[in-house]
Amino acid sequence: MSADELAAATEVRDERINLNVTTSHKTENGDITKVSSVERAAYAFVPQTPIRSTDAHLEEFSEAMRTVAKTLRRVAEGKAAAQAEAAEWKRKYELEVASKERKHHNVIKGCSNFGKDKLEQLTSQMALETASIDQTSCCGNHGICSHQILQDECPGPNRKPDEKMVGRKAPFRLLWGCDGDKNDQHKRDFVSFEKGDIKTAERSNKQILLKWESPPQTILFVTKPNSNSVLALCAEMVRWLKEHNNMNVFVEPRVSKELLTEDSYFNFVQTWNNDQEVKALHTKVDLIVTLGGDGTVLWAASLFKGPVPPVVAFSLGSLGFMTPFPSEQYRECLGNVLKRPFSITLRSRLQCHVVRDAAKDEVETEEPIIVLNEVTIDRGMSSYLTYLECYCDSSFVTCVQGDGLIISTTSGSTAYSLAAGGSMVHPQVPGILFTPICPHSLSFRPLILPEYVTLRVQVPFNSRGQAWASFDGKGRIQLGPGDALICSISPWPVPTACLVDSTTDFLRSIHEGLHWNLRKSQSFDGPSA
Ligand SMILES: NC(=O)c1ccc[n+]([C@@H]2O[C@H](COP(=O)([O-])OP(=O)(O)OC[C@H]3O[C@@H](n4cnc5c(N)ncnc54)[C@H](O)[C@@H]3O)[C@@H](O)[C@H]2O)c1
Ligand SMILES: Nc1ncnc2c1ncn2[C@@H]1O[C@H](COP(=O)(O)OP(=O)(O)OP(=O)(O)O)[C@@H](O)[C@H]1O
Repeated sequence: MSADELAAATEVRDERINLNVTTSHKTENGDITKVSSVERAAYAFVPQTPIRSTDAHLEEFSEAMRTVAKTLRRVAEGKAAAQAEAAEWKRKYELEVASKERKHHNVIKGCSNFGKDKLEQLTSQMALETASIDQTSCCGNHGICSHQILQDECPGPNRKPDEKMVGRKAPFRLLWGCDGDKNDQHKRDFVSFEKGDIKTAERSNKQILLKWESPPQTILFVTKPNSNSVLALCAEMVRWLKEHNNMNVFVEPRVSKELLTEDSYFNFVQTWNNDQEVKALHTKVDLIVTLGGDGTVLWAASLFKGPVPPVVAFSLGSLGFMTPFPSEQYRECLGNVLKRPFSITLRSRLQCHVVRDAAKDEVETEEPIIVLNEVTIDRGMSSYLTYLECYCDSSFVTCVQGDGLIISTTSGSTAYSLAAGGSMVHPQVPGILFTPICPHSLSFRPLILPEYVTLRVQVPFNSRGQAWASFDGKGRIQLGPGDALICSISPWPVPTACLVDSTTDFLRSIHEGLHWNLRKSQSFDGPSA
């Protein structure tokens, strides 16, 4: 076939395609007859194949249209789901705002019984309090905000002025401990932009000090179980705090029973009966005292999913990395903490959510699981390697093939992560440790990621075995293929009181507790001749 004949045939075929498309609507018009003759002429030139391929082309086209329709349907469904989710978040937000407004209104209403003067006084006091948490007048004045939730409840009309109020908390301020007023380095921005040049602020000692603004009144004791010496010390300390400082004391239900069995004197000691009361503890307790080892500090922290009162940890365990206070000197130590400003370490925690494959992207529990040390994802009883896909925000990090993975806080860096080869990190360094457990790879080094990222560890569908997550060494949860664990830093750190300051305590612990880099010094026999 010549080039001209082929062009003519193609033209005829193209026309036929157009007609084929329209014929179903215009079967009776004159054009069809006219085109049929053209078709007849065309059949003389064009072999059957191109026409068949035209049909194939149409099939392809309609297949493509079906795909487009399917995609559009999916997009519409996704949009509807996103709108529903946005509406739900908006509803939650509005409920939150409404509840805050209601609370504010109730405070003013509750106090209106005192008359107009009292109300005005309260309103101006609230204005003052709001001003005091303003960045410039509170934080800017060398402090970290701590006021808002610490205000006393409005006294009821029948309450005697000196009567102890349940739920009253002692307000405190957190101050940078960098030479106090003499030094204003802490006031500067971390990064400045002077004459177009980026400059980081000079670093100085940013030890945080806690200063009570009125004396603390309520102490919670958390004690290591099954130890007579711990129980005896707890009883002695409770007695001392009541008799010398007239403190309110909370203990765990188990300890309350044990103290009452010992002596009915301990009738004044308070405890809780259900989870709701545990949740409200942070509104009543000024200070937590732990008696035990690191496990007891972890246990105390686990009672507080939200804000945590300052923790004073007395050492009654064997290692005591996070328990700097010597229990034999409890009078002196507690006397100082109750009356004077003291250094604290703000220990960040991780909040973890389990997302089941079956539940799509819904988290398993609304409340996160909070850890002070680490969350571990390991192979549990399985004899297969764990196979875990890890993402940091939306970036792929790596696949872990080995015994598992530890996602640790900096406080936990000296615990399990250390045993798996992770670095020891000062607890005030903002970061998240990513430490593999026995990776089957020669090149898998531990990582330290910034504290603002969200990590997602997923068991892929082609994983041979299950994985198990455990939280501060407790509460194992099974993760099947498609399930994921999501971790980020919790907004609620654990403020632990320091014996000296954050750095001195940390170094003392790695020296005395872990015997870090202990080696006999080389002998020196004098300079060689
Ligand atoms: N191979 C290991 O080293 C290993 C294995 C499992 C669990 N752990 C750790 O045990 C912790 C639970 O502690 P526990 O007391 O309930 O269990 P536990 O009684 O088994 O004690 C574990 C040991 O870890 C020490 N420890 C705990 N937290 C520490 C920290 N932040 N820094 C330094 N040492 C610390 C404790 O003093 C104790 O000696 C877990 O969070 C995990 O970090 C370690
Ligand atoms: N108040 C508590 N209620 C229940 N369990 C607790 C409580 N305090 C501690 N535990 C648990 O008791 C165990 C031992 O506690 P802890 O680690 O404090 O003592 P230790 O083992 O003697 O000290 P160290 O960890 O320094 O060796 C831990 O597993 C911890 O989780």
